[in-house]
Amino acid sequence: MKTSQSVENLLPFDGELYSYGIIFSEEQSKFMLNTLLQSIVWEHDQVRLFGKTHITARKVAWYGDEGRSYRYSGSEKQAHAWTPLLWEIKSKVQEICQAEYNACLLNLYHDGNEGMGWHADNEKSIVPKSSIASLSLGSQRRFDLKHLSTGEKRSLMLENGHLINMEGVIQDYWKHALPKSKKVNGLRINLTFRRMI
Ligand SMILES: O=C(O)CCC(=O)C(=O)O
Ligand SMILES: [Fe+2]
Repeated sequence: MKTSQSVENLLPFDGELYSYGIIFSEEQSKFMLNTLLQSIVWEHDQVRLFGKTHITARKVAWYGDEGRSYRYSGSEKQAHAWTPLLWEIKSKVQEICQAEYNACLLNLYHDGNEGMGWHADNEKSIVPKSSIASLSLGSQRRFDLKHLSTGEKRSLMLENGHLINMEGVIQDYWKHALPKSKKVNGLRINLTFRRMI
């Protein structure tokens, strides 16, 4: 399945997770973080949990191919058109992951008090078994995975400029989360590139 010779699957079974390491220089990542902070239209997210809508402290933004809207977490989102920088980042990510993406969900975590709970990216609007590439900028955070039936766990630290890719059946068998952490003071932006129907 994998093209780049040097990366190996970090999951023991039921899906694929590849880490491509740090793909941008510290300077590039810093520039991208600051530019995205200023140029992206950030909004608080709404999450439906047990029939109740919650407003998250974390902020999000959807970007993608022109004129597209997506169903996500129970609501319809209109994607903003790619900014020049996002388009550039997408091109680099596509080249490394050997995949094509038409949308990007950006998440902004102001500090370690903000995280993302256990979930799988298995929405109907995502092309089945397509990969989801995830680029981290800013503060280092831990990324956890848990197998749905065996409870098996995996963790990795996501660094500034770090690219990972979730592939194959991973979303059918594993959940993932970005746990809150008292030790993290700094801000982090995460970009997940997706292939939407
Ligand atoms: O911030 C992260 O690394 C996780 C983001 C994520 O899981 C998502 O956007 O679906
Ligand atoms: Fe996710």
